[in-house]
Amino acid sequence: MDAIPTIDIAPFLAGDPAGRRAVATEVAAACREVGFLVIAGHGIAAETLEDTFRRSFAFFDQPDAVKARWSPTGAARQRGYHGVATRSLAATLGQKTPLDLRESVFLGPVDDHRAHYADLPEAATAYAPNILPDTPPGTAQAFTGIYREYERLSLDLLRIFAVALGLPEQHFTPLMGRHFSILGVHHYPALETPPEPGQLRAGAHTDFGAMTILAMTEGRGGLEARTPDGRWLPVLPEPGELVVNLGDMMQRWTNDRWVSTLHRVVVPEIGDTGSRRLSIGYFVHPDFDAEIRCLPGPGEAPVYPPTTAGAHIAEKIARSHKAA
Ligand SMILES: O=C(O)CCC(=O)C(=O)O
Ligand SMILES: [Fe+2]
Repeated sequence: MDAIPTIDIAPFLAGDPAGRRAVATEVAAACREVGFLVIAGHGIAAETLEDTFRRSFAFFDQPDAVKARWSPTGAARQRGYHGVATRSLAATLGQKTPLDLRESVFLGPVDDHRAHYADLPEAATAYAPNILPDTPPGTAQAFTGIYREYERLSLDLLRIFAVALGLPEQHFTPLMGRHFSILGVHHYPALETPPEPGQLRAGAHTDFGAMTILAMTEGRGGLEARTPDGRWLPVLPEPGELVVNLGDMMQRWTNDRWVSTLHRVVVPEIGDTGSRRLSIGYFVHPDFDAEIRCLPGPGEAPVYPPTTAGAHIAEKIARSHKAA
């Protein structure tokens, strides 16, 4: 693996049979070998991404006291605003590292599924109400708008994944009606003072869910993915393109046929004013009670027992707390 492949998925979305086969074949190879791909032709307008970046910068440019108004107070942590150096992604893998040099806003599902899961107390934080920042005005709309765009794209990508795995195209679709996917809007400010030893913008980690969709601006000090032979490869989408990477849930689901790859966001030079950066990620988590049963390849035995999307994510979060 020497580069992250770029795949235009438009021929699949257009429905032409030869195009569909070609896209599914390329996606299958990338998911097996790299676990990371860059996609074009995904149907989210470049102007929409640009507008969301502009509004995100405007949100993070506000004084800390204003942003702190949108901090979570309840049990659900993946909601609202979190300041710079308050969390560590590497802690999710048991690493004791300094806190990540980024600030974030998290959104959960825009649709309200609380009534459906009323009898399942362990689902409560997954479906907790959102904290939608609305300073400057229009921020909430921009964040829910991009959530909806990603939501549509994630369903399209799961159809491509199903075909790539040799399954019926709609295999994953019925498991997504009450998904609890998380949007993370992350701002990586330029560095003014030296980081602590080992401190990164985002420590090395794998993502938890089925897949992650990422939009990013072009600041220096960016995303890197680790190759099987231990090198760190920069992930550099062109403007308008998106990055897609697999999470641990998809590796488990595919019986380890597809890989959830370690990645990190490195620190730029101190004082490099061109290093301010945004990324907007969407972490795909199917319905809380969706069964995640291994899909072994021909002749393979299942490596893991069946679980549910909710139990899988809860276990990952519990492990990250044990490590912290
Ligand atoms: O900012 C990025 O490019 C990636 C961030 C990331 O890997 C994450 O939030 O899980
Ligand atoms: Fe990640």
